[in-house]
Amino acid sequence: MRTRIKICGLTREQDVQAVMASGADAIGFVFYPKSPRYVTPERAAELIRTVPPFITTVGLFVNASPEEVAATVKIAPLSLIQLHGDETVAEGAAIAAAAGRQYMKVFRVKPDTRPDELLEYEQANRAASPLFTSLLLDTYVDAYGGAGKGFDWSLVPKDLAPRVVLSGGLSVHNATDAVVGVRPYAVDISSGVEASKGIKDARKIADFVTAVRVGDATIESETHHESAVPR
Ligand SMILES: O=C(O)c1ccccc1NCC(=O)[C@H](O)[C@H](O)COP(=O)(O)O
Repeated sequence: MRTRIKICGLTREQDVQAVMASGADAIGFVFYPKSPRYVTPERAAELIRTVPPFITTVGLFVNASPEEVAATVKIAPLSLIQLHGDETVAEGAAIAAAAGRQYMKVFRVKPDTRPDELLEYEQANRAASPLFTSLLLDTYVDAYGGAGKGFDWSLVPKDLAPRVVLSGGLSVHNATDAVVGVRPYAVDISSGVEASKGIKDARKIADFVTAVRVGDATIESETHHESAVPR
């Protein structure tokens, strides 16, 4: 299956166009005021006007209230929300219900995270709301996200991988290995395709997408090879 690709932290029209040209599936807007990639809901709405159909527009929030998220989606027509803070399982469900949107919940992976913690956390979120879609795995850092730091992918359980969005320190250099090694549903990148914080680089975006597709093709050829071997 084709790995879905989200490019996060867009602030400029030309970057939205670069993502569309690359064939990626989703774009993300950061509504966390302390982020260098922060956009207002009004600015996100302007950028979303330039997005063609069938592209997922994602709003990233950190510890925002249900009211703030609901007010944001009234201004910016987001397809999906990403809760990237310390929202509890119940708070995540309440935020999504208030906004009337499906959501992803981040799990910020630490070196001592246990694989079964990830599975349990996914199950708890899934049980809490029909609007929950997937876990997004990022690396734990003191500040919140977009830090370009990776985590130990071997912590991702094999049976969870096809449902997760893998992020944290991805780049053109490790994207193929991430896809082949983890086999996630999707990958998410921000700093790895930037010229500077909040400013994307069209060449890096295109190269990242190509590296993900090389991973997909590798899996495809391995699968064909395995099924062609006589038993
Ligand atoms: O991008 C930010 O500034 C940001 C701020 C607060 C929370 C999360 C943030 N970004 C997260 C992402 O952009 C992605 O979902 C993902 O973690 C990718 O990050 P990166 O390691 O930079 O590729």
